[in-house]
Amino acid sequence: MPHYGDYQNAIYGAGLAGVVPKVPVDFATLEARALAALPPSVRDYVQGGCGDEHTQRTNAEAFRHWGMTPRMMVDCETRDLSVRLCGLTLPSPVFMAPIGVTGLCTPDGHGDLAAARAAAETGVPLVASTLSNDPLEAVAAASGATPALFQLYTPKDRDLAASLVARAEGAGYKAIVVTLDTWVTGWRPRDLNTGNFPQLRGAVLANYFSDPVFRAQLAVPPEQDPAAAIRQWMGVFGKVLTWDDMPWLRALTSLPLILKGICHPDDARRAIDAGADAIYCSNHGGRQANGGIAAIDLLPDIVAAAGGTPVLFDSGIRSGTDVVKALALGATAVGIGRPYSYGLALDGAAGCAHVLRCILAEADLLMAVNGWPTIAAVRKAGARRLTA
Ligand SMILES: Cc1cc2nc3c(=O)[nH]c(=O)nc-3n(C[C@H](O)[C@H](O)[C@H](O)COP(=O)(O)O)c2cc1C
Ligand SMILES: O=C(O)C(=O)c1ccccc1
Repeated sequence: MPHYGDYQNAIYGAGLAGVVPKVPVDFATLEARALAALPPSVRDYVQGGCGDEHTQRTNAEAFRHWGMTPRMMVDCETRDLSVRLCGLTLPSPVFMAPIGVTGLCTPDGHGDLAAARAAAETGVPLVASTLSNDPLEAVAAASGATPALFQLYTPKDRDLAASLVARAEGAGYKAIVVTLDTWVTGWRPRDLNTGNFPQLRGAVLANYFSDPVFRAQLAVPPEQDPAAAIRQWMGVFGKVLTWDDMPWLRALTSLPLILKGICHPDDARRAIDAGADAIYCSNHGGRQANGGIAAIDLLPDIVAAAGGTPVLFDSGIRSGTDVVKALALGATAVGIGRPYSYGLALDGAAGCAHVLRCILAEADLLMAVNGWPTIAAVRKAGARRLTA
């Protein structure tokens, strides 16, 4: 069983030898350093959100109105952070949320491979984005023994969707995560004001560019005319999914199907009735709809509606403490988003692994101090809503 809290000792030990961490251990310092290191257009793309970014800010701030109470005299010398999810036994409840064009975060353009290497090193699964800069087969291979999940942005073209899913199955992904909230991008003033669309301009959308169905739609291969390939991609991206598409989606794969972007309990119930194996409660980190409710405040009702079906959660997780709070409120597994891309920006795969290890160490130590030796104990203890 991994002892995640030992990472603290490793950092102290290095400190005694005069070595300070290359990448900060807390989110505020990490973000400030990463933003200073990234090119401005990439900074706005990664850090930015929708409208005046109120939903994005409240996602993180809302964790503060949930509180947890420690219990004493419990043997917590060893902790078991493992969870079961869709037939997998994971060493911890933490995973990396899908981040498109992650290659922008590393100077070599292969941020997806770097994130996958961090997954291999830490055992933290990567949910690989459809819009990766590296082909999904290479991302799966770089994940090593750590299971990888594939996030599907459903293209309008059903054959293309089927091809992407078949490739993901062939590459050994363990589940398909269908993102429901981004068939069109939300109103993102930072990108609009600067005319910066690093995610589109010159991007290598490796999964499309390497796909036989997509390539057959092009007059010349993407290698010869990447701009034309991007134009074609913009034309096929973003199928508007409705509940009528669920039988088709369900029939696309025999892998577990997870629906990402569920915010309403009725949608959670409907997804489960329609055959989803798990629900993924997320508001896309406030990048899609502004004027919403902090995702962590939506979670308890989603968990209640899911009635025992696993609930993945992301949006606003900045620390190990946030991870534990989300588990206490009923999440089965908790997704890290922006923080790991900042780790990639500062030190590639090693920086990403460091960010994940810090989050896991903080979560593990909090469980130790609070008297919760297992995730089941965290859930049983719960968190209390404080008055605002
Ligand atoms: C730069 C960036 C790109 C993203 N790309 C994707 C994507 O390709 N697919 C997807 O389902 N979600 C995508 N997301 C949303 C994340 O999976 C996750 O829901 C979000 O980052 C959670 O918010 P947080 O990072 O503030 O915690 C992206 C988020 C960011 C920050
Ligand atoms: O930016 C995002 O959040 C996202 O999901 C996306 C959408 C289109 C292209 C790249 C990323």
